[in-house]
Amino acid sequence: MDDGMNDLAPAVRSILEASASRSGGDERVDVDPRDLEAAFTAAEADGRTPVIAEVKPTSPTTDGTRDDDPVDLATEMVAGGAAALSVLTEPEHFGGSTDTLERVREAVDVPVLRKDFLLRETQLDAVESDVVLLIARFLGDDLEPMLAAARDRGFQVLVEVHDRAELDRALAAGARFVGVNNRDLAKLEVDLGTVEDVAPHAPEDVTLIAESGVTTAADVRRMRAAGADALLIGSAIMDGDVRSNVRRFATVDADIDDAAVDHADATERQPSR
Ligand SMILES: O=C(O)c1ccccc1NCC(=O)[C@H](O)[C@H](O)COP(=O)(O)O
Repeated sequence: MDDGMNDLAPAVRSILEASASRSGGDERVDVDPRDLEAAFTAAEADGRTPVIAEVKPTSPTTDGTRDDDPVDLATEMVAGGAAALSVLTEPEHFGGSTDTLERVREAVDVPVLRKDFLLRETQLDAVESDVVLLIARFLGDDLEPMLAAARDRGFQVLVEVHDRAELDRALAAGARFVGVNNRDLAKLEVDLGTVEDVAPHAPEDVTLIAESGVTTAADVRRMRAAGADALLIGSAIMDGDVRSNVRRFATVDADIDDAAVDHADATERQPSR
């Protein structure tokens, strides 16, 4: 972990302490991944906004726990039009497990992201998934070797950032999928302006995913107009009927063209370097 850990919200410190003490897998995994970019392209071709729907039973900022079978939730999310799924594997604070991820991945045919707070290479071996999340803030100088270690195992990697400096580190490490998290992990406050601030600095050839805090169709349009290629949505999908919630978010694209034109000057992504 890097030195900026002192300003973190207590819940996030607790998540990281738990992760630091969690063991990894016994054997190195070798993943044959489902193509995340192709899943986004297929969704777009089908007129759907690319949505990564998150199976998130609970979290430090959620009241209560959703006890439905995660496999049922996952299949409903795909039926609603999710291009991909995210499954929490963090057990203590999010009610996730590697077993849940395995069962979900077996039950669906879309790419599945492993959502966790990985700090060490062996933790990559705890379970196979199509994509793993690496959080730039928590990995510090270990980001680049962790990204290489994940790719060596066959994973696609989503590198999560929250500001311009982290974006630059992610790009320097070679990230091709970048998630801009609207949730500030120091204060656990959500501000959709984060994607609007960071996205214009991402090269066009990077696939940009807006993470956290999306609750309405207007939020989806706002994130798309800011330059997000896809959205990762958890709480707002888990609250109620997950199939219709995903459908609501995945079918707003028909209306975004006007908004995109309005915001084009302010949000133009950079040509590839
Ligand atoms: O969601 C939380 O409460 C949380 C607390 C502390 C660290 C991370 C947290 N969330 C991780 C995530 O990245 C979100 O689950 C994901 O982006 C979806 O966010 P949302 O749509 O706002 O549920």
